[in-house]
Amino acid sequence: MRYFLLGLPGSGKSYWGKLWAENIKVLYFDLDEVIETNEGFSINEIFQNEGEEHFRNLETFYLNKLIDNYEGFILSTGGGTPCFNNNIKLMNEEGVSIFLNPPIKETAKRIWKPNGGNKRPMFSECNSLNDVELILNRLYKKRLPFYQEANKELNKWDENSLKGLK
Ligand SMILES: Nc1ncnc2c1ncn2[C@@H]1O[C@H](COP(=O)(O)OP(=O)(O)O)[C@@H](O)[C@H]1O
Ligand SMILES: O=C(O)C1=C[C@@H](OP(=O)(O)O)[C@@H](O)[C@H](O)C1
Ligand SMILES: [Mg+2]
Repeated sequence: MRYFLLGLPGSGKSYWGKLWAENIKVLYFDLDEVIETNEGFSINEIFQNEGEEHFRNLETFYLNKLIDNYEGFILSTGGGTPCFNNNIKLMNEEGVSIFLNPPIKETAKRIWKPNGGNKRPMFSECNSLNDVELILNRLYKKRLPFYQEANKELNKWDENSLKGLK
């Protein structure tokens, strides 16, 4: 089975994806890492040098490539992956998509880094925790219709949550 983890930046897709993959013994990929490794640039560099549209095309390209090459894995997608190029439809056809939906206040605290230390391009202009929360709320409103197309939604979870879904 292919599992696709969806949700806002900071919702825990990368953190939990890795842990769950070890737990149920399947391959693990993080779409951002796949892009960085194959392209030889960081996500930030790709956004800065080539722009968001190019990054979205890379996301779709590597998503398709992983699906073509592997029958079973957990994939932590990027926060925007399901919202572009009909990627949500593809993921729902090719596996199980799971929306990680923790409270935004928690998510904001996790990704807030002072002194411009935030590696996520969507938050590079943030000067306070409040700025992060504002952007997350804006993204949530825009992206919820896509996230809600996921096959499953988790509001609370732990190490064993994916075992229950198998
Ligand atoms: N349930 C959790 N409790 C505490 N910290 C968490 C939890 N989930 C994720 N984190 C931490 O929050 C940060 C963002 O999580 P991450 O998995 O990178 O989010 P995403 O990939 O969805 O953007 C990471 O530093 C991660 O270790
Ligand atoms: O929400 C987004 O548009 C993005 C989220 C990031 O991934 P995470 O959700 O893992 O932070 C990464 O793909 C890129 O910075 C764009
Ligand atoms: Mg991530």
